[in-house]
Amino acid sequence: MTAIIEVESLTKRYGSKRGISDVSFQVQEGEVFGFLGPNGAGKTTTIRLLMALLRANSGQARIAGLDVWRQSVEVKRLIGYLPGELALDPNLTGRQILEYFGHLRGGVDQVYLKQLIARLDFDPSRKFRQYSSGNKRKLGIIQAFMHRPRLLILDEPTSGLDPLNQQEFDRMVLEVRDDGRTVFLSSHILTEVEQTCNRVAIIRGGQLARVGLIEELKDIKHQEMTIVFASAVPVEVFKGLEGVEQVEALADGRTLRIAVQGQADAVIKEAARYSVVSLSSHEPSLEDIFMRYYESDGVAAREASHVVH
Ligand SMILES: Nc1ncnc2c1ncn2[C@@H]1O[C@H](COP(=O)(O)OP(=O)(O)OP(=O)(O)O)[C@@H](O)[C@H]1O
Repeated sequence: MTAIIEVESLTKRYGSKRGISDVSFQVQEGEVFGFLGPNGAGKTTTIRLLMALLRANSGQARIAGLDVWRQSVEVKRLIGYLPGELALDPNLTGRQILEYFGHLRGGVDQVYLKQLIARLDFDPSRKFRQYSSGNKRKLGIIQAFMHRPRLLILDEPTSGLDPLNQQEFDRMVLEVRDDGRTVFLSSHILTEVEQTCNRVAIIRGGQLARVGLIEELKDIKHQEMTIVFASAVPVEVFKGLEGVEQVEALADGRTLRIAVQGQADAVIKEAARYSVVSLSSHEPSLEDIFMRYYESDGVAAREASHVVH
């Protein structure tokens, strides 16, 4: 495999404020690479440096062997880019905007474009200013995909999309990968990148904390489950199960709150031995994961110094 994105010691300061510091990673051609980090971590800054919308203070980045700053015109021809926020003429319709981007790219396959519009259930007849944030995201995704670029760089592509559209988006990303093309996408939600990415980099406080295969990041996967049983269950049994970090029994005696690291399999199988009234699970935000599960015992600090390539 060859690297399509090569980032070396990239640093960007905003005056005295930090943007990113000494960030290095590589993305191989044909992979779906997730760039994961809490809000303010430096994801957008990194992406804007790749797109030559910002100039680095030091370090360098290459795409397909080309310097992103000095050869930015050639680089941009290879890319479909979805910015974090789309700022477009509010009076143009979705269709006019897509036509405009299509012309810029020397024409696009109209059949593929129509398919993308249908798959995301996007109405191109409305004016940009009338679109909700979810519809703006759809328009941005369509324009990034429509010319079948060799590399897609997508800044938080699924924020604001409903679950059905998100699933369709995941399928579109996997099709791009099956086509041998590359996707680089940022997110602040672990489960979002799990569906599609084979490798992930985690950025935090402007610095790369980890780079690894998605399977290697099991330790950062946490979920908080609430299970209501028809009658009281033995709490101790749940405490000893694989992956269970904490069990809290509510005063009614039938409700358990269980914090799980990694897979919930053991908990679900044990719960199924009793009569379950309801089960809900939510994934804590990356901020919460870092604060609750790492900060207290200094694991985060150790991880920050342990970058796996
Ligand atoms: N134009 C700017 N001027 C000053 N500081 C900035 C500017 N843009 C970003 N920053 C700072 O740089 C850091 C990284 O921000 P960045 O937008 O890259 O993070 P992010 O991971 O994309 O977060 P989000 O998900 O909130 O967009 C933050 O501390 C932010 O306040």
